[in-house]
Amino acid sequence: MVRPGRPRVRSAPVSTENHHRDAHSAPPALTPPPNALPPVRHPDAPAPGELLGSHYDDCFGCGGAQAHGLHLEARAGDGVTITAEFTVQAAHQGAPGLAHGGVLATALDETLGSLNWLLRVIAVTGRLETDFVRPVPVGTVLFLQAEIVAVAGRKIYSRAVGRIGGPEGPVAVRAQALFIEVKVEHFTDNGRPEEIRAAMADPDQIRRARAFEVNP
Ligand SMILES: CCCCCCCCCCCCCCCC(=O)SCCNC(=O)CCNC(=O)[C@H](O)C(C)(C)COP(=O)(O)OP(=O)(O)OC[C@H]1O[C@@H](n2cnc3c(N)ncnc32)[C@H](O)[C@@H]1OP(=O)(O)O
Repeated sequence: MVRPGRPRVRSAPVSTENHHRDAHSAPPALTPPPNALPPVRHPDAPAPGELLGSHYDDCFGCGGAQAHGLHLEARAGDGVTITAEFTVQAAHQGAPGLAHGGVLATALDETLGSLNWLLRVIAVTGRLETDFVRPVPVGTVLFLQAEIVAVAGRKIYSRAVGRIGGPEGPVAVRAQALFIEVKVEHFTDNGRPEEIRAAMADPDQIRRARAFEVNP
């Protein structure tokens, strides 16, 4: 009980903005500005139905060399859309028998990042907002669908949904994201030198990096 004369401690007002958003509206930083344009699929983008393959063998999201990674497989869709799948393993748990939320966010991030292949643009995640809708048990195949909504200069606005079991399964996670286009130097200037040296010495890695670039 608060005694008279004592200053009352009040909690700050809680914004209800996010609770009232539907699946298709976005908070300000994730809302494309009025000058944003629809995304344009690059003519050399992988054909609809084609598997994209890993962009880096040691990537936690898609690389084959990460024992406990997600081994997420992304496939080009029509337009600037993508689908992807990953199976939740015991190594991905947070609570007993359930996927860790950060792992699910990683799956969304990886799928959204793969979308940029279709533009042939190198981009990194600037902002990722995730809604966790229902728990995801170990053993689940999470089926992800993602699309680029708009592009404004270097800013790429995208969204994704993850469903349990397949394309018609119940929605488990949703995300909206802002990716920012960067040059290859983003990686070569900032990555740990030993991994950068190894990547630069690997012709397959260089080929994959070039596949992202509009002007390799
Ligand atoms: C040998 C080598 C091989 C290489 C092979 C490559 C392979 C290709 C790998 C891909 C990998 C994918 C993997 C999955 C996707 C990740 O997980 S990527 C990893 C996670 N993300 C990061 O590490 C990014 C860290 N952040 C940064 O480096 C910098 O903040 C950024 C994002 C590059 C932006 O910095 P910047 O270039 O200086 O740009 P800046 O001027 O600050 O911002 C540009 C615009 O974006 C807006 N913006 C920037 N950040 C934000 C934000 N957080 N919220 C809202 N707006 C923002 C700014 O307001 C600005 O807007 P305008 O003023 O133009 O309207």
